[in-house]
Amino acid sequence: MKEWQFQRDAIRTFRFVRCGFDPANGIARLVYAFDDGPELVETVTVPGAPFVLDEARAAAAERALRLLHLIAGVSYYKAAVAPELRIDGYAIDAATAALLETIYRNGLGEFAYRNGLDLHDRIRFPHGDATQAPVPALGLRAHALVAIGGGKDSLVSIEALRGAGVDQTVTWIGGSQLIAACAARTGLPTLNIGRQLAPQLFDYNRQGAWNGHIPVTVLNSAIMVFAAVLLGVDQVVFSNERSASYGSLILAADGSVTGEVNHQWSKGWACEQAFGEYVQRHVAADLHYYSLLRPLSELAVARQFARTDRYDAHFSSCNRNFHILGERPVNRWCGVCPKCHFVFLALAPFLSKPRLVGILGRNLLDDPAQADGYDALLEYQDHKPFECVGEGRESRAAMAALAQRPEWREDALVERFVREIRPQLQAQDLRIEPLLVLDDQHRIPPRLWERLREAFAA
Ligand SMILES: CC(=O)N[C@H]1[C@@H](OP(=O)(O)OP(=O)(O)OC[C@H]2O[C@@H](n3ccc(=O)[nH]c3=O)[C@H](O)[C@@H]2O)O[C@H](CO)[C@@H](O)[C@@H]1O[C@H](C)C(=O)N[C@@H](C)C(=O)N[C@@H](CCC(=O)O)C(=O)O
Ligand SMILES: Nc1ncnc2c1ncn2[C@@H]1O[C@H](COP(=O)(O)OP(=O)(O)OP(=O)(O)O)[C@@H](O)[C@H]1O
Repeated sequence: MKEWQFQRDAIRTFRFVRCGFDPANGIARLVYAFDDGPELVETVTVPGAPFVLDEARAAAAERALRLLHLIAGVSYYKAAVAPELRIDGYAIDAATAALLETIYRNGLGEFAYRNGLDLHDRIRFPHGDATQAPVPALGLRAHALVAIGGGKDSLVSIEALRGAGVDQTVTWIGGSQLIAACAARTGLPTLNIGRQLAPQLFDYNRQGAWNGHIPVTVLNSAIMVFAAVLLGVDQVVFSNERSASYGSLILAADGSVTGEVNHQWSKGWACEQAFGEYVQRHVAADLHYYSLLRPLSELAVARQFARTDRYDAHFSSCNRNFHILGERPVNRWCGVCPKCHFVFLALAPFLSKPRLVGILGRNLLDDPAQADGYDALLEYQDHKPFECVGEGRESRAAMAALAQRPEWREDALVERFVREIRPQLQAQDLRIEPLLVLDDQHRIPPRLWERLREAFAA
């Protein structure tokens, strides 16, 4: 028989073949296929096996596993954007289909924009007519699995939870040594969940698969929800800030806005709300998924981060550290990507200059070669980069604050801002203080928020 070949444009169907979990070794297998091609098997390994689950928890684990199977399929679906989606092993209801359509359509927004694809009417999850009744509570114990990503945001959450006396396990997915070092530095219990993508994906990429960004935060969230059920804990905490809800405005040649594309859609409020509500209604009624930093802007997070130097020699927000394949920056910060640019700028108003330059190893604001990168952050002659960076108004306000500081104002890019960009802006739009005000749109448990609000406001 002729061997199956990946031919992107000839593929008709993307199949969710089956998923399974072995409680004896903690390995979940998520299986997919294109048409009648080979099975693509992704594995997720949760430490702590063997897992002994009572009937109610085993049923919840199966529901969480299916949710993960359906969400993690996005990595493979994108390779061919097949016209038809098929779920072979089980049926889903309309609420599940609606959640998945939201996640796939929005979470692949940047992917679609960059590849010139219109996925809106293409992504339809087949579902039955029956509506699932809300699921019961499992009697989960009060404990938080807190996601750690190696950058400043999750470290702010971890320290805030520590201050509020919340029991937590610092949890990450994948084999990053940088994240492992940050996690160790917290001195808290840790959990490292293994994840292996199906190896064929990399072959398909070489054979012309569609490629681009996927909604990785909601995928990591689904992995952690699954782990929380296995471990019997009642909270999954992420550190997605308010600014993540705002995308990049796409401009036409005449400068008019033609649309918005959010690289970090799955870090945004709409995704947190939809996913968190679904988990409570369809996985376990007492499992709370929330972002502790939702009320904060990036600048407010930066201000909190500045309060301790405990992680200065360990953390990095530079995403170039996190490639599965390929090179990583030698000293944790590449110094030339949008995240390095933004984090340097966002921390500058709140950290001493020697401390900040010591962390990144150089002064990015005194390097004229970085002007284009900073222009994009400022939304000056360009759109905000497709990266996890703050809003344009935050970058402009941070730059304006530095322009007032003797230690910064003569640096090349601050001086250029004063000369070339600031004259085109309104002074009242350049104040930092309004951007530090806490928002009240979040899913943080009310009693915890009462304890944290004051610390975050100061
Ligand atoms: C590290 C990174 O930024 N990767 C993005 C990059 O991928 P690249 O090819 O340069 O390297 P790899 O990450 O090693 O990926 C290899 C291929 O595998 C695909 N893939 C990877 C993980 C996965 O879960 N599913 C996959 O299909 C990937 O597409 C590659 O073909 O560029 C890609 C295309 O734009 C991005 O998709 C890669 O982003 C990773 C999925 C990733 O983990 N990125 C995070 C560092 C990230 O962007 N985090 C955001 C959160 C945004 C969100 O939730 O949407 C953040 O920093 O806040
Ligand atoms: N490998 C991972 N495993 C688990 N959670 C992760 C992983 N990578 C990122 N996250 C989580 O995803 C969310 C978004 O990641 P993001 O990179 O914005 O945060 P960060 O690394 O804490 O800070 P920074 O924005 O400075 O990079 C955070 O809650 C982070 O903890």
